[in-house]
Amino acid sequence: MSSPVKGVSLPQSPVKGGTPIKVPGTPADLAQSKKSSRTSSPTRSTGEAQRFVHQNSDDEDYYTTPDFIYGGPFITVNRPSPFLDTGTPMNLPLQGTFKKSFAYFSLKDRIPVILTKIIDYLSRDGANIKSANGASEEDLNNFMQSVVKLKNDLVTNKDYDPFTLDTPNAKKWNIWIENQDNKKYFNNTWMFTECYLYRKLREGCELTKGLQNFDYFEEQKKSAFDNNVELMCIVADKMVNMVHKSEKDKRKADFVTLLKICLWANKCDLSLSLGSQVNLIQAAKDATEKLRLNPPPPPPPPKKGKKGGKPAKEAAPQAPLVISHDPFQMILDLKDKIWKSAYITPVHKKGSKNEVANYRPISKLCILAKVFERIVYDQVYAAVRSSFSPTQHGFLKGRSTVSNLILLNDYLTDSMDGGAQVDVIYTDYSKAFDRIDHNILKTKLYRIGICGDLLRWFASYLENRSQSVVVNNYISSWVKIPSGVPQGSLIGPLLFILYVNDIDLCFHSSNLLIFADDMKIYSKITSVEDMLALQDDLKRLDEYCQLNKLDLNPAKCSVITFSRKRFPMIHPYELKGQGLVFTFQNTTFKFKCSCHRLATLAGVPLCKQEAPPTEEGKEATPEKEAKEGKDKKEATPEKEGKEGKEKKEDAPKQIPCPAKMTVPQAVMFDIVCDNTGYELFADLCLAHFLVAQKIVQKVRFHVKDMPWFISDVTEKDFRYVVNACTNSNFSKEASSGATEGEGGAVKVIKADNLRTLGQQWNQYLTDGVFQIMAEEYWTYPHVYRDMKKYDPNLYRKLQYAVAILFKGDLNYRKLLGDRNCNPTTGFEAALQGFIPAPIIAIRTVKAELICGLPKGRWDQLTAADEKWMQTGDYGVIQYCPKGEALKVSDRPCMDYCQTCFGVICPEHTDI
Ligand SMILES: O=P(O)(O)OC[C@@]1(O)O[C@H](CO)[C@@H](O)[C@@H]1O
Ligand SMILES: [Mg+2]
Repeated sequence: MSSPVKGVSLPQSPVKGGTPIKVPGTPADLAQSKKSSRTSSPTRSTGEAQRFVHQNSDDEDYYTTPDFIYGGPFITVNRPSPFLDTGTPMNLPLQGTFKKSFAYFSLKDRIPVILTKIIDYLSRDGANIKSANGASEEDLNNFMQSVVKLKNDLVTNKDYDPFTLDTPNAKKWNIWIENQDNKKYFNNTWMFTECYLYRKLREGCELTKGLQNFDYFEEQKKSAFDNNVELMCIVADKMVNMVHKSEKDKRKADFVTLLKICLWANKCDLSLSLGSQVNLIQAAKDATEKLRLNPPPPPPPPKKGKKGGKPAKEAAPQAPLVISHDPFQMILDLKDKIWKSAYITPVHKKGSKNEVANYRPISKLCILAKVFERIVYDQVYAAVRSSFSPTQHGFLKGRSTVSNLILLNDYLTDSMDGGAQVDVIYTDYSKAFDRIDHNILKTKLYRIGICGDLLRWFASYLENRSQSVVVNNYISSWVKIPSGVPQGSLIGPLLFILYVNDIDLCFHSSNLLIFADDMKIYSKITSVEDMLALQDDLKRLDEYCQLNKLDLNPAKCSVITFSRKRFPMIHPYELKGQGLVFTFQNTTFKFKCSCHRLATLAGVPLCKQEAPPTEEGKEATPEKEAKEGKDKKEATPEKEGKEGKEKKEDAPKQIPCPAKMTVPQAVMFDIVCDNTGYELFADLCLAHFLVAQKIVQKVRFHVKDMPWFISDVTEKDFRYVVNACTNSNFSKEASSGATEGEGGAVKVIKADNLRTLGQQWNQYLTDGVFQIMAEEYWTYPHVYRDMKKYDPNLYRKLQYAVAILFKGDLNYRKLLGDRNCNPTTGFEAALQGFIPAPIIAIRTVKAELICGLPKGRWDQLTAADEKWMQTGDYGVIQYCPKGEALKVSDRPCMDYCQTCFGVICPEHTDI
């Protein structure tokens, strides 16, 4: 057994004969202890190697003089880490051994107070607790004793006790304890110890018969709700105007407002206040007053740049809120995810399967977006149909590959009947759809009469699109698409044919037939001049392509000469300076023909792989053509063979288990919740806004599976808050106007809109639009970068979200690995690879770690108040837009189907 740590004051044994006890650490005691124990800020400001020497005689047992390089690793000491009279050095975990850190103060003074309050509550309200839970006196005493022991073990810095429970969860904890290098409360990472304490607290109940479901923080959480109901009514009134379809600018303003509401709601954490109620209106006034009395110093004057160099950048403006990313961009990114994101299915065309260029990228778009496209499409199509070039046969009503071929067929037969030769140039573009230049397209749309709002709509349709490629079991990360129109959409093909609608102008002497992007340029050849004239047209086509940023691929363009003569005239046609492949009287000729009559006329054998009969007479619908079109266009035998095969493959397939699918079926936004009461209310408002504005379709709320850090939300708390909103009768007269209470008009604050919100949220819960998930990972001590290792299923579930919002300080600590990283480290780097999906973190600062600050800001704020990171008066909203590519593996999906789709997959019913 280790000896008590000197320098850590031991509180008196708290319980004497079960009578109510005096709680050490009353506000006055705390104020006293704050003064004595935290006099200087954490170690950050020098960059030199430092030597920490023993300064405090209390620390004799642990006297040592460890050397470590600033920002570098500790030199391992065999004895337990010494208590050092310093703040947390940079890059090290927050830990109770740094005596000037908030971690030390929390373990020494704050958490004992929290535990003492539980003991106090059990003594004071024992009778009620027993009857409400059907528990016995013995249950109560056993639990109380466990809390007393926990507190004593903490303040005497013992080793963690293993769990006595025999559940899988407790077993995991025991393995974790076993693997800790340092099992002492103060010597291990602060967050580990805190999580252990809250888990061990729970075990005290689990080991009883009657207190299995007892939540020792429930009363405090309910009071926390009541305390801020007035504020909820005010926010609910504002929400009324936020949930209806709104203009871009208003949506932006509303979104930012809601983010800020969510941020400052994180002040309602009862852990920082040691269980005392937090009234946010009062807290805001106090914080403002504090800032007024003790403002941060003015920013340093801009440094002069080097001689002749650029002037140094101006110091960043001061503000208690650091927003690392434009919030409106965040919302746009999210919204575009639903409307403008496509999962690309690469469809093999021909040639090597290892060659990316041999695949056609077909976009699978959101069904809502397609419905919307259909509405716009029908109207635009009707308005522009008279402008379509008669040479185009793709994607147009009444035209098809058949109408295209018939025209060529007639021309060929007429010409050949008259004894003439016909040269046909078949062209091929590289990535025609993907190269469409948006600016040129907009100009062309304008020229055909699309202007004003409609033109702006098309501009918006084109910009900010993103795509991700799904291949087998892999899904790539999202990339922005700077050009092109989506293949697989309705509007994309329409835009494409409008883009090339003026191509006819290139052809002065020859004829043209187009199907989508494939052209046949043909001419009757009776003389050399005819061939030269055709070549001139090809030259003009070349220039047109350059101007319009289209790329013809001469290697895939070819010439066919149709003639009955044994020795027809031959001309070396060129495109982009390259000679084209000429096909006549060679064996490949038969593969270019799908027409009996032509083959017969040309004296070649009939094509064996005849295409399946086309449904002549049936109108080609744009959707159908968009889907099948490109494969259907020039019916070459290779293609026809492939089509036949694809038709077979079209046979109804068994729908795979949704958990095995790579493409999520709904746009889900995840909130990893923190505190209940007003903070949860704010989260619900944000979620409601995102759903109502159709930015996302579902919101998954991740809550705790046990009472946690006093005010963290459990499923029970979640339902309590939603029902308490639904049933609230709050009403209060409040004076409005500059001088509160003096002469201002009297206004009644009522819960009408709050009740409506509550009803809607209950409905969302019933419909599965809001889902509550209580994964046990959130109450393990693991930092989030280790989630993949410890809970790959949860990591995978998170990967299906369009973004994950992590709320609060503890989540932030877990995101950053509870390490005191350099405050200017970027948010993405600080996440250390934990990017299951784009991550947003919203947190009021209540622990000494932060990232993403502009250079100099940390020093500036610390100069004004060295404890600024402990108060919750400052906040950050940070965003990492990256998300790891989703990979489907063999891991069991467990409740994935249910939580995401509300269906039970037959494959997983037995899990
Ligand atoms: O996660 P939350 O609710 O924002 O804050 C939890 C919290 O109060 O608990 C820890 C101290 O015990 C601090 O890191 C943090 O301030
Ligand atoms: Mg909390």
